[in-house]
Amino acid sequence: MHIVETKIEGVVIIEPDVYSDERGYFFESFSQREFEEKVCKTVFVQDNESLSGYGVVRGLHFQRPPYEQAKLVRVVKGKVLDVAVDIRKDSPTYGKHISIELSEENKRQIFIPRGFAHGYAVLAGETIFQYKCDNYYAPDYEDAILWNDPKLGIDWCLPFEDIILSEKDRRNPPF
Ligand SMILES: Cc1cn([C@H]2C[C@H](O)[C@@H](COP(=O)(O)OP(=O)(O)O[C@H]3O[C@@H](C)C(=O)[C@@H](O)[C@H]3O)O2)c(=O)[nH]c1=O
Repeated sequence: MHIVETKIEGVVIIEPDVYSDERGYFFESFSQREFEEKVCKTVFVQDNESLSGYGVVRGLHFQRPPYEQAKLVRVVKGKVLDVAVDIRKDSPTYGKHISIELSEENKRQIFIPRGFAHGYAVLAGETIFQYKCDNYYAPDYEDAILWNDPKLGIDWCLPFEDIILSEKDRRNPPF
């Protein structure tokens, strides 16, 4: 697997080695050993999967301490624009975000450390999204930021009229 650093410290893109032949393809979607060697020591304790249709935007979500979550994210089917906003108060990139296209074609993954708000926009129909978390779901510690707060300046790469949000995400507070 190949690691690509990003402009935000701690956020990395992972490109797996994909072996294709006449049967299809094979790749290691996660190796604890390689992840620890090339990215950082992290113990993932929960795997999540969601299905969404074109136009769905989920986010921007995070959990407050002591239930912050690092996430290792990938798309099994379809395509998303994945967004991570740095909310580490002492970070030189506080308030800045990174956005990257993850798809069944490019098979890229993104590792988002603790201290980020996370969201994604679904750019294709029937998209299956999977992610590993290094801390358990803690509903009492859930928090969120309004997806389209102008202060964040995120281009979600979707026409406004196509965007589908949960009732909850429509009411998130600004940054
Ligand atoms: C996140 C989560 C939700 N749930 C339940 C609660 C609720 O009834 C249902 C749907 O939850 P939500 O509407 O919060 O799902 P969703 O909007 O997909 O939330 C996710 O969004 C992305 C962007 C993230 O980064 C994740 O951490 C998570 O916050 O699933 C769990 O049981 N475990 C979990 O870990």
